[in-house]
Amino acid sequence: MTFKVVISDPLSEEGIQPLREAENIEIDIATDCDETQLIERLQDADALLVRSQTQVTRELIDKAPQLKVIGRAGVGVDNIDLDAATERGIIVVNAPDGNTNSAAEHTVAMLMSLARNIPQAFQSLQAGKWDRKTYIGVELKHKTLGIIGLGRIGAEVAHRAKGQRMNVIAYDPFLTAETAQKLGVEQGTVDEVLAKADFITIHTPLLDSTRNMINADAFAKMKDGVRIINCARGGIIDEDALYDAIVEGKVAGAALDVLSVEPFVGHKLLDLPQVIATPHLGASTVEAQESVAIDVSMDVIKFATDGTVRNPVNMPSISKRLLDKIEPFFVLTEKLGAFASHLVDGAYQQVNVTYAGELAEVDVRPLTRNLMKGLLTLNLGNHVNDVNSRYLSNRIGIKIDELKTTATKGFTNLITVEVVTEKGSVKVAGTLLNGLGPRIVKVDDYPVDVVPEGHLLLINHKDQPGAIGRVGMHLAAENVNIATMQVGRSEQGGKAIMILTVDYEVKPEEVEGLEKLDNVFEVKAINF
Ligand SMILES: NC(=O)C1=CN([C@@H]2O[C@H](COP(=O)(O)OP(=O)(O)OC[C@H]3O[C@@H](n4cnc5c(N)ncnc54)[C@H](O)[C@@H]3O)[C@@H](O)[C@H]2O)C=CC1
Ligand SMILES: O=C(O)C(=O)COP(=O)(O)O
Repeated sequence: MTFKVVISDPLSEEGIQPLREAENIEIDIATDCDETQLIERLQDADALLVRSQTQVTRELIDKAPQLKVIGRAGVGVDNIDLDAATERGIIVVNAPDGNTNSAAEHTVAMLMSLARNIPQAFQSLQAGKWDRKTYIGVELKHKTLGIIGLGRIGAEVAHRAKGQRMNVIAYDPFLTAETAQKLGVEQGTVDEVLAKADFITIHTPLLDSTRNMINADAFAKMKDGVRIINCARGGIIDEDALYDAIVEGKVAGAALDVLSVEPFVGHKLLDLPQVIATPHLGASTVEAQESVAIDVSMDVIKFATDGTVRNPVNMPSISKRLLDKIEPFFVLTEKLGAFASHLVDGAYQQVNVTYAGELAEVDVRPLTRNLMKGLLTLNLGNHVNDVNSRYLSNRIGIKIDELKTTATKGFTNLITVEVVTEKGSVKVAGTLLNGLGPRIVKVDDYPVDVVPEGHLLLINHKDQPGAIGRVGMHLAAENVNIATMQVGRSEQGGKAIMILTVDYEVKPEEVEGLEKLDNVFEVKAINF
């Protein structure tokens, strides 16, 4: 089957070459489409690749029925409705590293242009003036650069500012004293950065917590004559407040690559002589564009090939080291979840997953997401996947607990899922046998040894002579062939369990027939 990739923003031709060369991938370049035309092109699309222009709204996502992956050839994903994508189980990937250098270099270019009024001076020259007075600048040497957001780009800007012999003070909630020391920057609070800096540059994502963070209050805390650079996202600076601060003389100048609404032609800030601006060019270099397009293309190919990605945005990424350890268990967790889903009655309230043995040492969250996928699919259908299983669980109100223990009860690894519903609870344990694959080894208190494959019948009955025979006779009469059979009991003459593997899916009426047999309490048909 062909995997269709729609590209709705201009991507580097060299960068998408891997997609062009990949087998079974078809590319549809839809860069000149309006929203209605794009929706049409998305009808049979498996993937959508964008930069910052295309607004990937909930509506667009809802109207793309086959969409499985959205690739952002760049960093910021504020143009993508991540909640809508997650709810649909669509994985969003980005290219976080490919444009770091270009964005940092652009920031430095803006910093220097701002300090020396280069764009304004050139404009005046073009207007036929030789004006050497108006455009007197300021030096960077020994000035303080305040950096808000010391992630990938912020850190690169810090390195370059040190090269200009600037002092750097930075605030980032994740900045440790050790990293600050390594980078040679002073660590400060936001207020300290605002108060000490001669130049302030922003490098945070646009989030609810950063929207308008540079507002009138923040300007009031800054030095008189401060200069501001924003090559991150429009919306982080309150544009009206910036306008006022410039007009009032508080802010000496601003260099903006981004504004809250783009394209921003005709914006009132552009009328101010203290403002210089570029049309969102931070990542626009040949090198960055090739790099980010290659990164998302490779992730789309990986997704189309094995369903995994390297740079997920709407679920935690898994390091290669972790993946090597947990990958073999995915087949077990999904089957454990599916197995348990057939046994429980009533609405799920709580799911406790216990990881024992070698798994107690690692991050098991990806396994739990996968187990929840198995558990929810029976009732929610196969749109449940590892991306949305946590979201769907939260929405339903299922509380999930992960526990770890070194007590393995003789297994090298053991995963036990307990599902608590309003009507009771069920517990299923499974292990991965080296070379033999997954096994269910316990159902409630009954030790069993079941390969979770094909068609299973799980029969709760009373441990009485004849019960097994009656089940066998009944199935024979219905022409259902038994391939394997397991029997477990808690005590002699007490409650017992039979797990049969049969050759074909058992029909509901056949299940009902079995339930009418003497000493048979409950029968569940499980199909893998
Ligand atoms: N103008 C352009 O063309 C480009 C813009 N960008 C934008 O630059 C920004 C930074 O990108 P990266 O450095 O790659 O991201 P990053 O994720 O490496 O760094 C962002 C940093 O901001 C910090 N942060 C979050 N909230 C904060 C807050 N309230 N105060 C201070 N720090 C906070 C985070 O802890 C993180 O360290 C993003 O908004 C991205 O979209 C990125 C590339 C090109
Ligand atoms: O990567 C980012 O966050 C950017 O802002 C770059 O945007 P662009 O891909 O150039 O539209």
